[in-house]
Amino acid sequence: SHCWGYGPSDGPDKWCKHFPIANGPRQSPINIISGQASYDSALEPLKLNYDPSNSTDILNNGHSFQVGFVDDTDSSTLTGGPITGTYRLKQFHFHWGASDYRGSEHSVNGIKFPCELHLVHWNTKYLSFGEAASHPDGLAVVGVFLKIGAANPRLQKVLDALEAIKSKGKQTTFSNFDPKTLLPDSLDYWTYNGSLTIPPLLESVTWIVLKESVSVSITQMGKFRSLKFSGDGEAHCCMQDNYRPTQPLKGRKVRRSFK
Ligand SMILES: COc1ccc2c(ccc[n+]2C(=O)c2ccc(S(N)(=O)=O)cc2)c1
Ligand SMILES: [Zn+2]
Repeated sequence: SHCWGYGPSDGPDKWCKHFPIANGPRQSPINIISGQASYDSALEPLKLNYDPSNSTDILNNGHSFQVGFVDDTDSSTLTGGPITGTYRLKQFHFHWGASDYRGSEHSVNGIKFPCELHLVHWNTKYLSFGEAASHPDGLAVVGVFLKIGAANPRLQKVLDALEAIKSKGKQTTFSNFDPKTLLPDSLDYWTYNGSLTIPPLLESVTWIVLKESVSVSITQMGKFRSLKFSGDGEAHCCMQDNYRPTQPLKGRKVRRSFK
């Protein structure tokens, strides 16, 4: 696949060369202006039912790291919220910055967070993630902001596993992890129609961004930044600032599930 990244020569401003949809009508991420998000009483509560035994591996894919899940049955699903039907969890991953003042993909009233978690789900009306990713209602991603504060014990198992996947292409087993433990107490959310935030930038994502953040300490942020974009034997390139800047709303409405 086309090589793309987050650097000056292959970063988000260059993606449109190979992926013209980068300038499309429903691109992500966006800046969420809370005062302009309209409350929709028809929005249902989010229902996240995850089976920890479905987690399989943790992988440095050269642009982030992701924890993969077995998705051949409805054992780890997202239902309710703004979506209809059942979406299966495929993986979760993060985006983060080189400093604590940037790193999240979405922002709220112009405020960026140091890190953002994405839980990626695909609509089971399609046969696979790859198939679902090419349909406007194919994917649903839950976004969670991480805010600098006390060390988050729920993150520790993930961060400890990073030792084994420092460079691009490294993968190791990662079992019995319940991603529900990474979520905040409140599941209040904003929702809008958007896209993948990495190439191929497909406009197939119903975004569900939680209003409440979870904590991450400065030391824990250092663990994220100790990963490498580069593979073994390549010039060391720290994995940081792996976020896409916010994109134009182009008339889209952002709804909120809370008063
Ligand atoms: C065919 O195999 C795959 C598998 C996964 C692919 C992918 C292409 C793009 C993104 N992914 C993702 O998993 C992916 C990456 C990022 C995001 S994001 N940042 O949540 O929009 C969502 C989904 C292709
Ligand atoms: Zn993401």
